[in-house]
Amino acid sequence: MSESPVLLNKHEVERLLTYDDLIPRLESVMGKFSKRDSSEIIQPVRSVVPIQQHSGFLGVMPAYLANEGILCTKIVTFYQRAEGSSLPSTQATVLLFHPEHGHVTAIMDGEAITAKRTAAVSAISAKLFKPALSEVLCILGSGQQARSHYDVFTKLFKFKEVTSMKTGNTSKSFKTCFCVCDPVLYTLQVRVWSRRKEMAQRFVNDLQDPVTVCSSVKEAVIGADVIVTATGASQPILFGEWVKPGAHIAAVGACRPDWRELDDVLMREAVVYVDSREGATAESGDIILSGVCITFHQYNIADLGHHRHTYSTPKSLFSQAEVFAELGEVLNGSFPARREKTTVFKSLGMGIQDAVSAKLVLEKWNSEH
Ligand SMILES: NC(=O)C1=CN([C@@H]2O[C@H](COP(=O)(O)OP(=O)(O)OC[C@H]3O[C@@H](n4cnc5c(N)ncnc54)[C@H](O)[C@@H]3O)[C@@H](O)[C@H]2O)C=CC1
Ligand SMILES: O=C(O)C1=NCCCC1
Repeated sequence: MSESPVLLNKHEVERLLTYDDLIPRLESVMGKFSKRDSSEIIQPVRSVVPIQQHSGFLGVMPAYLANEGILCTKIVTFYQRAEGSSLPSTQATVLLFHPEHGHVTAIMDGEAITAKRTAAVSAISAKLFKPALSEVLCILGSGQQARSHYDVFTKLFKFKEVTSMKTGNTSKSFKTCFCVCDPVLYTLQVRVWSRRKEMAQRFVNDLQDPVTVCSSVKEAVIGADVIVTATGASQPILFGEWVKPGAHIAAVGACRPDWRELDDVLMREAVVYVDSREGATAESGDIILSGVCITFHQYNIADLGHHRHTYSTPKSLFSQAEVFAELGEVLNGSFPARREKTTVFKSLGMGIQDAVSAKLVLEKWNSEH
């Protein structure tokens, strides 16, 4: 007879799951996933059921990590909520199973896991792809993901340490310059934009550190080194023409094939990384729709002195934005991190991320009981 499953609520999961524990586990599992060894990791693309009458979706995200003995599924619902709704737009439950016997060992809140593991993965992307000197972080959105991204990004990248080189006297005998090195600490500047300014203001009021509330996306992103897009938008809100060359964008929203946060220019000019190629191909409107830009050149045959019909010939046909690599392919050394370029990390979320997070939570809980 199997024991009753451990039940953990949001408060407990939040307390037990730390970014310090989570980040190395996520790096390791994403690197392994990208090797596509099905004897080690199985994670199908999530199944999604649309709940059309209520502008919502139900997703099921199973994963099996054979070597780590983790069998898990997350069940998640996500809704397009009216601004200011008191209901969370993303809600989830995570189930851990005994891989050998098949019974459920733990049932835990998945909201905290979703918030923290998504932000942690974006932070890993920023570690790899953000410009070496990154001073300005911009967050678009003011919901759950915006908050978890703020927490982990300011924790990891709060200060950048640069060594300033002061030229000293030239020594005549050696004919060389010597330099005095001063460590200089810069504070990361953070900007936030939300559809309604009072929502951004409310977000900022909860924080300890000063954060600038911006009135428009353009104002928020111009000059930013790192941009997080964490909105429920279904049309592009971030335009390539505003983005500083070399900036890194962690794009977290737009998880449906017909939703977008980023425009064609940005998608085509940036080097695009994803969490999973299969997931991106099936679910990312930012990728799928980036190629559907056809301009027609019209001419009237009457101009040629015959019938009055309008004919069209395609003038420009763009192909879809290309996925350069998975984050895991960079982590496992198969692909380079092209830090010198403008980079987009398109995140959709993966069952393996939930699985290692849930296992960490259960391990911590077991160590306390
Ligand atoms: N990549 C991943 O692994 C995950 C992605 N998500 C996605 O991230 C996004 C944010 O999720 P949460 O923070 O949980 O949601 P939330 O509801 O807490 O916050 C959503 C934010 O988006 C803004 N927003 C909504 N519609 C908008 C529009 N049309 N234009 C501009 N802003 C708009 C809201 O004002 C709010 O600030 C959602 O799209 C969600 O589906 C959520 C979980 C995991
Ligand atoms: O990975 C997840 O969990 C989610 N991804 C996109 C939509 C909401 C949940």
